[in-house]
Amino acid sequence: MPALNVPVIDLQPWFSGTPEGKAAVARAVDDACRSIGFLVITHHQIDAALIRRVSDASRAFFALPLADKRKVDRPRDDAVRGYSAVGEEGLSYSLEEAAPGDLKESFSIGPSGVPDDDYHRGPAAGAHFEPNQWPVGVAGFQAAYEEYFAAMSGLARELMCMFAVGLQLPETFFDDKIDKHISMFRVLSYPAQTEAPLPGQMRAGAHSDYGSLTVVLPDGPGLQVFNKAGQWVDVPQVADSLVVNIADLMMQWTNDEWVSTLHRVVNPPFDDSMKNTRRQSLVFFHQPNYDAVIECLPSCLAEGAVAKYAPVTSGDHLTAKFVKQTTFGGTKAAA
Ligand SMILES: O=C(O)CCC(=O)C(=O)O
Ligand SMILES: [Fe+2]
Repeated sequence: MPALNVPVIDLQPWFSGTPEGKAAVARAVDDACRSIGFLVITHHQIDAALIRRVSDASRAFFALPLADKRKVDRPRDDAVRGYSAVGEEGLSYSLEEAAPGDLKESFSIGPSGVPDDDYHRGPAAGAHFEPNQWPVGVAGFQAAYEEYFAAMSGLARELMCMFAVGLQLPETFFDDKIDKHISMFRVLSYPAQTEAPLPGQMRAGAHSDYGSLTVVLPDGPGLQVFNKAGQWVDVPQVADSLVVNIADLMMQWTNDEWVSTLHRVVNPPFDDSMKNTRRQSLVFFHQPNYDAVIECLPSCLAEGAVAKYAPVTSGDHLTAKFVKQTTFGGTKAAA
């Protein structure tokens, strides 16, 4: 019977470094990725002061007048850099369902400080290393965002090492596929709701994420996961934890052995002013190097089984998701 709730996994034994401790964490992570595709991690080693700085800078940014936020509006559909206003995105568009726009606004960045070489600036790089946009007038914003992006890159690398061990691969198997990753860091602001949502409208509609893994830091309730029994279950709220989920590319890499699970962010109760409050989440979408080839991992092909997917690069996989979303949704693409 697969797990029907999101497990909480303490990463301390992994970081302590004993072979038994690391193996036990990798087993628990593998189990979670197979059964529900989500896990809550504790002792993740992300500095609490850094989390506070990013959270505070984000609160200050989203409190600016709309006209100021619009000065760093996302430039184009294929360049996820900058601000996106309430209702401009509907995550469920990626599932080919028409639904009203999500009740959230966001600010996104990609990698910064990358070398000025052909790999990063040449035609093959497309928009993956497009420069970031930075708001003016919010003290410490850029530094906090860049440091958090770097911290998340380090954590994602550790998680990919746990994934490798859990999948019976050498611990460093993924290293050369993620050393120039094209991840995105996005802060989401879900305003307190002053009008009742439209039918079917949510803070974030049901969707799965695109890349290898996502690390989420929510500041309140609302995130729900669709489990294998067909129930929506709340992600547990645990102090000083982070939520990790695997995403579509990882599911494809494992030949569907691991699951990229539908999730959503539900509305607060409209008529309870104590609970109808603003919500903010820090979300890091990890995506391997644009030229990393995603083809069925050797340990995921059982004797006599066939790979379900043709090999594809990480960059093409991501671009295909954006195309699908903009074509169907007729809106700015989302995560
Ligand atoms: O805000 C959250 O808790 C999750 C948001 C999410 O799932 C996404 O942006 O992909
Ligand atoms: Fe998501």
